[in-house]
Amino acid sequence: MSDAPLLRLRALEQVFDTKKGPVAAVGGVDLEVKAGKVLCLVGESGCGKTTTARAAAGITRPTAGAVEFRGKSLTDMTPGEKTAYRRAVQYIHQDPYAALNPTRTVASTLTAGLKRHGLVKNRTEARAKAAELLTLVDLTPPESYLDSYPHQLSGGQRQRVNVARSLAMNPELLICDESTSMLDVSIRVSLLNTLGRLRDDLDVGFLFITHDLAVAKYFAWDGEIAVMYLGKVVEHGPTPEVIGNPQHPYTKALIGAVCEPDPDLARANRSSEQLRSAEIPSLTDLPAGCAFHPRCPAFEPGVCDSTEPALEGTGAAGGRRRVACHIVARDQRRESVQHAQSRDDRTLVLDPNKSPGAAWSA
Ligand SMILES: Nc1ncnc2c1ncn2[C@@H]1O[C@H](COP(=O)(O)OP(=O)(O)OP(=O)(O)O)[C@@H](O)[C@H]1O
Repeated sequence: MSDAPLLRLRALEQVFDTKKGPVAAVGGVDLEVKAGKVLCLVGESGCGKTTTARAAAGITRPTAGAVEFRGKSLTDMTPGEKTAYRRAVQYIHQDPYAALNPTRTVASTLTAGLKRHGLVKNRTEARAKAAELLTLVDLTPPESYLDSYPHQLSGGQRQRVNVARSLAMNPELLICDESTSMLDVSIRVSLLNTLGRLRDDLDVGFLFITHDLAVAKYFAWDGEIAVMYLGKVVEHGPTPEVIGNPQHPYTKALIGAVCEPDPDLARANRSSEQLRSAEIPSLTDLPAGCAFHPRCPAFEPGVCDSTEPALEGTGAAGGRRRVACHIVARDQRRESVQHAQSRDDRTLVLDPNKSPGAAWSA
């Protein structure tokens, strides 16, 4: 079996033609989701999360770059492979009500796909499978829900039905686009717990989109976070590292904006990363150099506004930590030079073949 990741986005670009000019909603994104793992895509509204998710789900065709599933590009798939991909990758929308047909009962919604794909033989089997799916998403006893219509369910219950419908296809990857954001906090946590159980028990991978870092931290603690800003990934790495030791000034600002119950920590977060501007530049008129520079507290003229920083490995977290910032890259280069120099000094002092005097004079 190939060891290719479940999903790979290679230099993904999506440009929309609008009256105001081309909108580069996604400007070259490289990301991977491994089987049974979580990748959380976070960032402010309009940074390109949904556009990335829709391309990953095969709903839209990217302008450039590739979406690969198990090592195969969507554009190279045979019709049969495309059908298998559509079953293996399920997209769960933000709005649980809009995603359900109001004229269908829960049982009918859950069994439509099963019947279409010939996965059940008859009505009895379909209903039993629907009940099983409802149990998987904690809608129990299932008999209480099978004959309900969407308007008879709460927002949280509707979203669970959406998740159950996607599970009917035995997916390998769930793409959740702000799937919990319209729910009340307690219901959101409960649904996140259910999704976490599916991840652990069924080995389902997740591309999890959220603007809420607290949700990302909760759901993707064992996974990875990619922070997007104006169509690009600016920081990426294991969740505990990104949250606990953010490197990019934008990530620091996002973390500083999360409600912190400890007043001292909250003050420290606020004072350390004051943005120079609250205004997000337009995608039709992106600033030169680093797109974050007009807002960045670490901005340096002539450095940040000249060339675009690449998303570079920092060497941390076994090479899985990447940051796109000139200042971070420069500081790291300086640090490694200092580190190498202090190592040389130690070698000089401790060289067993030289007397201390010879070593010092070397
Ligand atoms: N079909 C489209 N035509 C033109 N512009 C679009 C289209 N779809 C998205 N955009 C623009 O692309 C940018 C990224 O949108 P996208 O919905 O991907 O962002 P997002 O991070 O998911 O934000 P939100 O959380 O608000 O949905 C936005 O500026 C949006 O206005």
